[in-house]
Order: sequence, then structure tokens, then C-alpha cells
Amino acid sequence: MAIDVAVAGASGYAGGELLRLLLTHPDVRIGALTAGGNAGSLLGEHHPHLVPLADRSLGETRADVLAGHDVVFLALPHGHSAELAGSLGEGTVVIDMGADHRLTDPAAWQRWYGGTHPGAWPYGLPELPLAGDIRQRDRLRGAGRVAVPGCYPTGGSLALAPALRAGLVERHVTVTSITGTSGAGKSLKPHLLGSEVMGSTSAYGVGGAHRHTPEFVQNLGAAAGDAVGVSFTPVLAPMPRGILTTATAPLRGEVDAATARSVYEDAYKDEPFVRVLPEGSWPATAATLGSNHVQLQVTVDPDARALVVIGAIDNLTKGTAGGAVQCMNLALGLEETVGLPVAGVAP
Ligand SMILES: NC(=O)C1=CN([C@@H]2O[C@H](COP(=O)(O)OP(=O)(O)OC[C@H]3O[C@@H](n4cnc5c(N)ncnc54)[C@H](OP(=O)(O)O)[C@@H]3O)[C@@H](O)[C@H]2O)C=CC1
Ligand SMILES: CC(=O)N[C@@H](CCC(=O)OP(=O)(O)O)C(=O)O
Repeated sequence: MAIDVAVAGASGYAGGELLRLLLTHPDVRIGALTAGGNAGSLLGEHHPHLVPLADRSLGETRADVLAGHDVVFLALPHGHSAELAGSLGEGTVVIDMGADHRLTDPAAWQRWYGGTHPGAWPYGLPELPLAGDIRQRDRLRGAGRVAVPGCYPTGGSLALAPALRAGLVERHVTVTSITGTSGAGKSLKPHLLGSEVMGSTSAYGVGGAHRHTPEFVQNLGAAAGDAVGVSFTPVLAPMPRGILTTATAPLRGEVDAATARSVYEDAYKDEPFVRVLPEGSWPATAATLGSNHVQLQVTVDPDARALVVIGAIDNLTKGTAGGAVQCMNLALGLEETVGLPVAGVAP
């Protein structure tokens, strides 16, 4: 039986990547596609690569247009999902790719986003290892609402959670993530003009100022079973997609590289979308483009007494649309991997 799916924000980068994946999902029938100001235009004007959907018209993003589908994906800017989801019955699975329902702590929401906390939904990072030897996946099976993570906390949380859960490192960690420009969406932003981005790499949100910091704190605290301090720095690089994360943390006691590797290999041995690379290989964004994989490598820096983890993802695939489809599969009781790309596009 086909699953009827609607996508709000279909003209955007996240919506476009989502549709690329849904087109080859064997159980999905693509229903309503909506946008904001671009409602009334054809999808092909925004995503010429999505040829089978090129002639589909974009509707207005309203609850009555999205209603009547089995699953509604919201690929909209923050602040739109609570009202829309409230108007969609409980019989509709809602998968939100924005930030509105990711944070469980109302005070954190107020500080980082402002306004009334729209409430937390099950957090859509199935592989996240949690204290007590459970996975976040257990909270996603059969869920009616899912909050898909931000692109940085996807790879960054998986890079540090096993070490924190196993007590290999102190509970204060440093995460630096280099991202491609598509992470910012397609709307016009002066600092993302070609002449500003080409030939330069620059940090932003420095000094704990990026709104993904509380998401890291939430995820890593859940892995460690105690509060974790996170210093996160995002870096913009002149590439369209991909995120390369370097995560470091002070070692607790004597830990060698082999021990660290075995903790990571064990944590992810059954995960279809997390690959701990062979010793001596280092993740690169190019190896993850278009794929739903997270690629990781871990070692220790013995002189600095630090754990060092490198992680690569495609921000649009595993970092949003792939993660969203994976969550839909879990919510509906389908095979978790169905319709998801396991190979990237290279060179
Ligand atoms: N890009 C990424 O790597 C990631 C994005 N996300 C999240 O996914 C969501 C979408 O991001 P992204 O695709 O990058 O953003 P884009 O700016 O590329 O797309 C935004 C989409 O939302 C629509 N939209 C904008 N304003 C409104 C409105 N007022 N009412 C209805 N629809 C509206 C746009 O339509 P129109 O074309 O008409 O303006 C467009 O379809 C965001 O919440 C983002 O934070 C999460 C993880 C990673
Ligand atoms: C390059 C760039 O600008 N990236 C975005 C993160 C995109 C993301 O994950 O978004 P949400 O949390 O908004 O869903 C940023 O730093 O704001």
C-alpha cells in the first residue's frame, strides 16, 4: 500500500533533497508540494534535477493543502511548524526538518530562539547512543511527530557520544565543523554571495554563539548521563555541500588509540549508516555526498592527552533529508534503510 506524502518547503534545498530521495522510495506516493512566495510556480523552476516532478505545481503552505496525507514533511524556516502540525490530525505523521521541536528545555528554547517553547518531539537521530545502553531509535518507532536534528549536531553528536557514554573523556568537549554553503538555505544572504564565499573560509557564531550549541549539549548530555559542556565553532567553506567535523575532548585516565577505536567500532557495529573507517583512513566530505552515511575516524593525541574524532556527512542528505526519511521509516514501521542512498557521488 502506498504512503501518501506531502512536502512543505519543496522549493528549498532541504525540500529538494527530500524529494530526490522520495522519488526512489518504493513505498511512497508524492502528493502535495508547497512553498512560500514561490507558490504557483513549477517545481522544475527550482529543482531542474528532479525531472519526474518538473511539471508539478507548488501549492500554498496551508494545513488544508497538507491534510489528508499519511506523512507531512515540513522543510520550512523555523517558527512555522507548531501551528501547521496542530492543524494536522494525529493520524498524520509530521516530520519537522526545522528547529521548532528539537529542544526539550523551555529555558534553552527561550534563550536561543525566543518566544514560547513550541514543545519537544522525539529527536530524529536514530543512531545516537544514550546512557543506559539504549539508542534514540527506540523513541522513534511508531512516533507521530519527529524533530529532525540540525545539520551540525547530526555528525558532531555521533562523533562524541560513544566516548562520553563510555566515560573515555571528560565532560567538556570542543567541536569545530566546516560546512558547505547549502546549509544556509537558498534565500538571499549577503555573506553568502559568491564574491564573499569564493576563495575564503571563515568562522561564524564563535564563542558559543551558534544556536546548535544547546542541541549538542542536549544530545551529548543524554549520551553521558550527565551535563556536558560544549564549545562549538562553525566554519563556512567555499563548497556547496558537506560538513567535516573535528571533535576533541580531554582523555580521562590512560586511553590508547586502539581502545578508543574499539569503543567506536562496538558502538556503531550494527548501524547501517555510520561507518568507522579502517585505521589510517580519514573522513572526507567528498566520500559522503548524496549518501546517507556518516563516516568517522577516531584516535588519541597522546601528548595533548586528547581524544580526536573526525566525522563527515552530507548536510542535505544525512544532515537533513536522509535523516528525515530514516525517521519516517521508523515512525511507520518500515525497514529503516528503505529508500535511502548507501553510496555517494564521486569525484
Ligand atoms: N540546508 C540544510 O543543510 C539544512 C536545513 N535544515 C532546516 O530545513 C528547513 C529548510 O531549510 P532550507 O531548505 O535549507 O531552506 P530554503 O531557504 O532553501 O527553503 C525554505 C523553504 O521554505 C519555504 N518558505 C519560506 N518562507 C515561508 C513561509 N513564510 N511560508 C511557507 N513557506 C515558506 C520556501 O519557499 P519559497 O521558495 O517560496 O520561498 C522554501 O521552499 C529549515 O528549517 C532549515 O533550518 C536542517 C538541516 C540542514
Ligand atoms: C551554513 C549555515 O548557515 N548553516 C546553518 C545551519 C543549518 C541547519 O542545520 O539548520 P537549522 O538548525 O536551522 O535547521 C546555520 O549556521 O545557521
